[in-house]
Amino acid sequence: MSSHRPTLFRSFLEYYRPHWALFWGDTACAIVQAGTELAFPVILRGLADGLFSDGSEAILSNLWWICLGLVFMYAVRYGCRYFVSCWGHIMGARMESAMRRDLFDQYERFSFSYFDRHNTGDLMSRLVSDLFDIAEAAHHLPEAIIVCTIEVVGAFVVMFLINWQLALAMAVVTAVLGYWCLRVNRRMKRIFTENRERISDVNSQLEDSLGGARVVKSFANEDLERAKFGRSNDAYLGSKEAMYRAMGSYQAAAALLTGALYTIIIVFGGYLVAAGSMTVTDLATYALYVSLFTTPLQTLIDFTEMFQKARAGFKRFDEVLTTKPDIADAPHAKPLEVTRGHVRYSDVWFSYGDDVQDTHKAVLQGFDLDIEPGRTYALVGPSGGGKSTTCALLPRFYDVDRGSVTIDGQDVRDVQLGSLHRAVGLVQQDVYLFNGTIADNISYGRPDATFEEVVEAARKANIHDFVCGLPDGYETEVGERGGHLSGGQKQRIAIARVFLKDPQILVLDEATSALDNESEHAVQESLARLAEGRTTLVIAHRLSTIKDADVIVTVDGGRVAEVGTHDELLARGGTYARYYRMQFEGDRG
Ligand SMILES: Nc1ncnc2c1ncn2[C@@H]1O[C@H](COP(=O)(O)OP(=O)(O)OP(=O)(O)O)[C@@H](O)[C@H]1O
Repeated sequence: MSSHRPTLFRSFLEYYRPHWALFWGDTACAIVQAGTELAFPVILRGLADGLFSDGSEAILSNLWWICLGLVFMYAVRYGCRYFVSCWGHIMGARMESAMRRDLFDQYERFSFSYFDRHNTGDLMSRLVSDLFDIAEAAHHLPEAIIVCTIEVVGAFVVMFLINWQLALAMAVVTAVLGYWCLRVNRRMKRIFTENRERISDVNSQLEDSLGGARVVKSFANEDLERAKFGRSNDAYLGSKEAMYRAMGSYQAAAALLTGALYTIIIVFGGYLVAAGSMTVTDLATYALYVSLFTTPLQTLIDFTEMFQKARAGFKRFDEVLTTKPDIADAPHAKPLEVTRGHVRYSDVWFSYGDDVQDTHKAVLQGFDLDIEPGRTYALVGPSGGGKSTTCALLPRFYDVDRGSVTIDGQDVRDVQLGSLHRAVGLVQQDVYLFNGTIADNISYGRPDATFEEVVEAARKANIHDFVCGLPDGYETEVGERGGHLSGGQKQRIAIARVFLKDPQILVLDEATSALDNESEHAVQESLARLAEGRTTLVIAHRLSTIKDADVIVTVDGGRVAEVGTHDELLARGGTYARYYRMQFEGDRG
């Protein structure tokens, strides 16, 4: 824990680097401001002393100078105040924005397995609410520490010079309460971290309940969701209450400090004046300095809360940033060069999660397959047999545990990920459309495509006529996740996207499974056109859709069980033949 702290602090400091001019400008202005605050009671004291010793004439003759001095001091203070509150805040906001950008960049670097392990709500929480307090802390903390320290030390020195006995008594009380504050502060650190985790749970729960609203409604499970949300909301409330209890003790201690210091001034100071070891003017000046002493002290105490909140958020931010992406370009990775589109799985072993050592639990157990260029290979077999996993290893969404996957002789782990992803096109059962228009969604396949190219891709995907029939045509909004469109329409937009991307290798993972017969026919036609001339891997449960594939591969228990054409496999009378007969009879029945 303690070894982590300097790293956390150093990585926080790194964000000041691009703003050093603003940082020092802000700090300098804050120091000047503090200096003018400190000088004010001294000026008043000088005036009062002058008034009592030299009489009002001396004051009147210097009034212009006094007035000019005060105006100058206030003008400087105004300028500094403006700089601190405007540019200081802007610097904080820029740092927060840079952190948010870095976090998002890091999310984009992570592989599928990271997202398998982390909840979207938690990731969003780190991106949005965790960084919320950072901007304020980044701007105010250094300034507060420098200025308040100057003010507290400065005020104490002046008080010490006026009367050292009184100053010493105050120092003892401050030290005792300061120690107590430090102890509460340690408790606050834990409470604020806990608070961040609870709000993240609320976000995760919200993401689940709202994202799955259709499922919730269809199962009439609103009460269940309410109860689940209620639990995380109550836990959050509990952590907030604990936070306010700690903050309450903290604030009360600060108020107690101020009260204790004033009591000392009145009682002990009154005694010293009565005893003749202090003048009334000194006591009055002293009283002014006490507020100069306690106000920054109170500010430092308030900022400790702010620091702990920001620290809790930054710690969670830093946790993500220091996580190494498990799938990244190898140091000397070269761009993938697809010459023919020859794909080869050689003795591939693969497990999700931490089961790598346990080969019996492996999802793929020595999967071996040679996929000839330009041909269509269909993977069939029992559910959970490892078909989708096989396909996910090709674009390196996960890395194999043993063996290799190669494209034209190049191991997918040795090539640049960007080039690999450009070469492999994917159409899945769950189509994800982004908020925006149909044109936006198609051109997602190649953002620099012209409108004519988008239309051409839509034509090939059998969706152009449908789009033209819409009042806004290609400018029609698809709604959240394509909610305004049918399953078949969404699927054809996804296919148009891949047409535009024009990859040499294609993976169709149950692309038509969720469609009715009529939509399936239209989608099937466009898929067949898409597959022309490309090496294609198809997964389909309805065997009628793949019986014309060049090669059919039966996958069972993470291994290749049979390989052949539809007729060959039927004639062999094995797993495929049994499957086919079952479906054929099921369809007739
Ligand atoms: N992201 C994941 N994390 C952990 N385990 C997974 C993950 N995805 C799949 N699995 C497991 O891996 C095994 C193979 O799953 P896979 O989806 O590859 O099979 P499949 O043959 O495509 O099945 P289906 O035909 O039902 O889609 C299953 O036991 C499944 O539970």
